[in-house]
Amino acid sequence: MPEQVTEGPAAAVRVEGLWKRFGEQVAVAGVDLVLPAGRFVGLVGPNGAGKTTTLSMVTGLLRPDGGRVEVVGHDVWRDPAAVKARIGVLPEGLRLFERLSGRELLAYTGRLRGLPGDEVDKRAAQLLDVLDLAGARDKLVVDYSTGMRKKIGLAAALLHNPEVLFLDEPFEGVDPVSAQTIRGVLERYTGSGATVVFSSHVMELVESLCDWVAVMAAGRIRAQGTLADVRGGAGSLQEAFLELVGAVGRDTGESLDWLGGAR
Ligand SMILES: Nc1ncnc2c1ncn2[C@@H]1O[C@H](COP(=O)(O)OP(=O)(O)OP(=O)(O)O)[C@@H](O)[C@H]1O
Repeated sequence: MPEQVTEGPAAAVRVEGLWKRFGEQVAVAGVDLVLPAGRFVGLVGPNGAGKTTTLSMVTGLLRPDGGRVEVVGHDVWRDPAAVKARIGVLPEGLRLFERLSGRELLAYTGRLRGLPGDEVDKRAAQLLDVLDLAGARDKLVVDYSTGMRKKIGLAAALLHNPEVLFLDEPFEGVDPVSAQTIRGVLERYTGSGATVVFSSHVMELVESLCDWVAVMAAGRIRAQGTLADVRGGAGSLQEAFLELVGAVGRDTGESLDWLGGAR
């Protein structure tokens, strides 16, 4: 029996009829989503499916051509300040203040969020420690590696203890040890009732982390629900995904008969 999350305040995110077009290209073609609060939600889809465009519109970074988005009961485009106070965002290709050190970046972010200075210092020190960035706290962000940038971006997104955290490909470029740390932080966060929404291509990761999944392809939602519902009768999320996005039976390189070895 699919879980009902269409009524009441239990939805962290509610999206209705969302559209976005870039010139001729329709990136998001009428997306409806209801993401329940307190879950670890995975948004998955092939390259170009519209995941980043959808997350950008849901978090108030990109204006939709049509449709509505509500986050924790507030309309993202009518009441942006209320939404932005309650969410944390780690966008794709995050632009950070590069000429600040990690510690300064968190201090600045905390003050922008209106937190008292001593509270910012305390939280920043703890986050730097947990994310294994304490040794790099005085290094300029411009000199951080890709994985370190993800981690400092995550720390900045968590600093004000948001109700919903949106992460675009949070594990890309992150080593397995850091991935495990990030995972622990996020599991603790959702365990306390907060919501994580993240996009990823890595099905095994989504399968092991998420309890709620939305599958997107060609600008539309192909399936959404609990992991078990979306996986259905398939052996794994990967198999269900390939079926849902219509990739089963596709040429996987057989036509490249000129490629490789002996001639
Ligand atoms: N600023 C833009 N201008 C023009 N086209 C865009 C723009 N942003 C996205 N698109 C197009 O919209 C479609 C959806 O892109 P989007 O980045 O949302 O997909 P995605 O699911 O996040 O892909 P990936 O997994 O590869 O990051 C693609 O066809 C892309 O080329």
